[in-house]
Amino acid sequence: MTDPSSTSSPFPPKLAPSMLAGNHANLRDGLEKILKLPIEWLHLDIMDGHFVPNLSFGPKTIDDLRPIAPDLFFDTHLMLARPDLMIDAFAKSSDQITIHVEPFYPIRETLHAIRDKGLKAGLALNPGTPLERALPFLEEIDLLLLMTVQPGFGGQSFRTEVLEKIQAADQIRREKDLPFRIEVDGGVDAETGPQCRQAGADTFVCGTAFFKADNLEKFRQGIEE
Ligand SMILES: O=C(CO)[C@@H](O)[C@H](O)COP(=O)(O)O
Repeated sequence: MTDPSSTSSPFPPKLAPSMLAGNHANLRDGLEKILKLPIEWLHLDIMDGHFVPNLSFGPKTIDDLRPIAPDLFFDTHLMLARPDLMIDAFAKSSDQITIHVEPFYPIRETLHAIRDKGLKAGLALNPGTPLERALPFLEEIDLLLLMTVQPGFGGQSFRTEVLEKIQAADQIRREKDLPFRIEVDGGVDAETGPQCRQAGADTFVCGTAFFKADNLEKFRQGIEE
């Protein structure tokens, strides 16, 4: 059993349910389940069919969800080959926008563009991308997203090898005293979430496990408390 008090993150843990795992013909229903609980974050996965081999939803969907949940922190994850071209479109209804380090585009300028709009900026790494790729940007981000599955689809198995990367990121965060959250995303559930927390993560995206849970409040407590 993991001892949550041993985590070294300076941030309180946050569960970020992923709308990707909700019923896309009735996203309001999924959102209302979340709104019944003391949950503060909502994760919104945006896919372009290029950077990842799948499509999800676009800015209008997020704009339409916003009035239903005006107080939730909208954590928008852009899995796009050219996220720099879509910041304006997603800024209106997001509180944070996370972009990937892997595609070729002006990463630093895009992080600045996100912050210039008054939003928090995140940077994401695929499971196989070394942490070193993020190092030049750590002073310019509010969140480091370490994917624990290959992005594109919900319902995949958690990749335990990413735990070492979480520990390494947490160590760098402490050594440099940098105030970025460490978020994990993919296959996160009641068992793997505490393992990530033990490694130093503080922000937990849960799609499949959240929406499948028999008791959502118990699930939330298992991740956040
Ligand atoms: O970004 C992604 C998938 O690319 C994730 O946010 C998934 O939606 C996580 O889903 P589960 O693994 O929890 O089902």
